[in-house]
Amino acid sequence: MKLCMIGTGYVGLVSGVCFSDLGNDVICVDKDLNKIENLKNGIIPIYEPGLEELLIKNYKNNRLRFSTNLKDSISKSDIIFICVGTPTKKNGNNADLSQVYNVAKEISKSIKRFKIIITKSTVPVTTGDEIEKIISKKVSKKLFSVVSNPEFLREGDAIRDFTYPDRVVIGTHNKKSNKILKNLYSPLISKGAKYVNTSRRAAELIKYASNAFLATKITFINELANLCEKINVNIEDISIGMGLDNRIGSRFLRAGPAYGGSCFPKDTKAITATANKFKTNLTVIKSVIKSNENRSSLMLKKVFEILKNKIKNKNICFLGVTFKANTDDMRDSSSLTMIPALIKKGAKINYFDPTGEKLDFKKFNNVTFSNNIKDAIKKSDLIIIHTEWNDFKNINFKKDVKNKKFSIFDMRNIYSADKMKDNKIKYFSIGN
Ligand SMILES: NC(=O)c1ccc[n+]([C@@H]2O[C@H](COP(=O)([O-])OP(=O)(O)OC[C@H]3O[C@@H](n4cnc5c(N)ncnc54)[C@H](O)[C@@H]3O)[C@@H](O)[C@H]2O)c1
Ligand SMILES: O=c1ccn([C@@H]2O[C@H](COP(=O)(O)OP(=O)(O)O[C@H]3O[C@H](CO)[C@@H](O)[C@H](O)[C@H]3O)[C@@H](O)[C@H]2O)c(=O)[nH]1
Repeated sequence: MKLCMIGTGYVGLVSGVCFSDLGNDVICVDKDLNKIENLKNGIIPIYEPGLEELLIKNYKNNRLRFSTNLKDSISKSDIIFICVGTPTKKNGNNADLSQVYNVAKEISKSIKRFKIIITKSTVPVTTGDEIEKIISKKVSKKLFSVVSNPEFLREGDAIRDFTYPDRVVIGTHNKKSNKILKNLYSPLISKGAKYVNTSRRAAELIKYASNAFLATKITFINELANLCEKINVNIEDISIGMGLDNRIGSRFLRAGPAYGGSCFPKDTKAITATANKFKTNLTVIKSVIKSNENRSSLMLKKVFEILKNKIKNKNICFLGVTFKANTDDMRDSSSLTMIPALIKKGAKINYFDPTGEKLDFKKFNNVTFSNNIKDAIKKSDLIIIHTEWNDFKNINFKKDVKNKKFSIFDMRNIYSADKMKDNKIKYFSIGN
């Protein structure tokens, strides 16, 4: 099939590369000229393990192309995937759909033969109806079909998640589109992915419901971790004991700092905004949002306790600043809340992240970046393990930290508290 991915963010790029690897002809389009020029030279804008090799392979064999010409790319393609951003609006919780609707208007100018138009972007229920309205102002309904096909990949595991998804959700009652899309996804279905055909609105909601549920699961375990700290119980035991019940499942039960990333915070807000629009109150999700927003303050309170409220001039090292490991994405990372708050209290922050220095912190005088772990930790009073990179799992703290009175706050529980105790290191973790 000839596919066009509009938007080369995480979703457009990863799905474009993976679809081309499955044997389709793919054009990835973006309005960002610089991004497209870089992509043509094999320079990818995101850190995603395995993506560069797969991109270069498929670019060389001409199955994958990059373009800034939306009109031309649409007219050459059979299936058009809208993969642009749907961030939270500046005021309130609603998703900002301007990028999606702009693209829909552009698409409506270039349809001369039948096209399937897919929203892969995460969009609120009824967005597909709006897109259909926009396009039908210029094009006969016989010439297009608007389908919802949400994407469930995780950053850092994106290629595996795309290639071996648990399910492929196709929201359409159009038989022709359903048949074509089932065929497009048949290589993934033959590897075990379940094919779920629903109404367009149901598919739109499945995406938000899934993210909100996962965010709830994390928030649930994070709150239980707070209780564990008071009653001398280890949260890891609770996660294992609960997770072994197949009805619950062990994944997304790792306690840690506030969840972040480009999806959970914005999507939990957007689903509550949709519910408000339809006069429904999603109280569980609203309290998840609130609990997660409070979590960074709770983490800071722990830092203050560890340092006995003497924060001024303390050297605090952050190991990892991204919202999770195996990504360079800083969107809604809890470090963006914690680091400025600690500077305000007079701390000196030094950080190391395997994906390099971050623009977000350049504006602060008291934040420095070290380009290796040893340099980052050597002068620390407190080391905060903020992100669970493998690189942080075997550090010889006793040898490499020159200040002998240092403490560690392991927000990801990657070390054994008992071993730290044996080594006489002041070690604090989550829910322990
Ligand atoms: N990031 C993820 O892991 C993930 C996973 C699943 C779903 N999603 C959803 O997918 C969507 C995209 O997310 P992302 O993180 O990939 O987005 P992003 O914001 O990082 O990238 C969007 C891209 O679209 C481009 N764009 C915007 N308007 C355009 C236009 N008119 N023509 C051409 N290009 C245009 C931008 O230049 C940008 O490169 C969002 O709705 C998100 O919620 C994201
Ligand atoms: O047990 C866990 C699992 C995750 N997290 C945190 O939750 C956030 C999100 O993590 P993850 O879900 O792995 O990353 P994303 O790449 O944001 O992926 C989510 O958001 C995507 C965009 O919608 C969806 O496609 C994915 O299915 C969904 O998992 C991060 O801050 C993690 O540290 C925890 O604290 N504990």
